[in-house]
Amino acid sequence: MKFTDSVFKRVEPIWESYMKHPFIQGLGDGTLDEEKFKHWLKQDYVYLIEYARLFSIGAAKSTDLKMMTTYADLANGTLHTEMDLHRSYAKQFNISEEELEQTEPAQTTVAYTSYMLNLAQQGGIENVIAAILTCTWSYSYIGLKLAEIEGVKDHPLYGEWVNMYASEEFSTFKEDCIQLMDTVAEGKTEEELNRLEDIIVKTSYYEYMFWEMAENLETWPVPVK
Ligand SMILES: Cc1ncc(CN)c(N)n1
Repeated sequence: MKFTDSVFKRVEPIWESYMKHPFIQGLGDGTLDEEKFKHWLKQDYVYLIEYARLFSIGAAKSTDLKMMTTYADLANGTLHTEMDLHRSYAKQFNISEEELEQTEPAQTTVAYTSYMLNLAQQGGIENVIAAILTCTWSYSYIGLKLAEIEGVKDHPLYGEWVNMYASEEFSTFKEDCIQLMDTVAEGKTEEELNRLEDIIVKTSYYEYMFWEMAENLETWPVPVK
C-alpha cells in the first residue's frame, strides 16, 4: 500500500468533519455569510503567500531536477492560478490587492503557517512535502465533494470557488503533491514514516481550525492601533 493511502485512512475522519463544518455547508448550499467568506479570503491570501514560500523551500531542498521543477511549478500555480481566484473575488468586493496583501494574519493563520515553515526549515525534503500535502489534497477533496451538489458550480458568488478547487488543474496539483510524498517516503523506516504521518494529522487539524477561524471571524483578543 502506498504511504499516502495509509495516511488517508488515518486522516479521513478529520476530513469528513470538514464537510459537516458550517462554513463548508454554507459554501455548498450557497447560504454562507459574505463577511465570513471575505474573512476567509483575506486570511487565505496571506496564508498562500507563506504556502508559496514553502514550495520554494521545497525547490531549494530538492534532490533532483525533476523534483525541483515540480516544486517550482507548484509555487507558480499557487502565486498565479490559485491567488488569481482570490484577487478576482477581492475585486468583486472592492478590496484592493494592497489591502489583501496587508491583511493582519489571525492567530490560527500564524500558528498554521509557522508550524509548516518551522518543519520545512528544520528537516529535509520529506518534511516540506509532509507539511504541504494536506493543504492541496484536502481542498481538492472538499472541492470535488461540493461539486457533486446539484447547481453548486453555478452559484453567482461561490460557484467560482467550487469550480477552482474541483478543476482538473487543481486535481493535477494534488496528484503532483501525492506523488512527491510517496517518492520521498520510499525506503524510510517505520519510525520516520510515523513522524511524517503525524505532520499530516496535525496539518489536517490545522485545516479544521482554519475553517473555524473563518466561521468565527477570528482576530486577536484586544484590538490595538
Ligand atoms: C488554509 C488553506 N489550506 C489549503 C488551501 C489550498 N491551497 C488553501 N487555499 N488554504
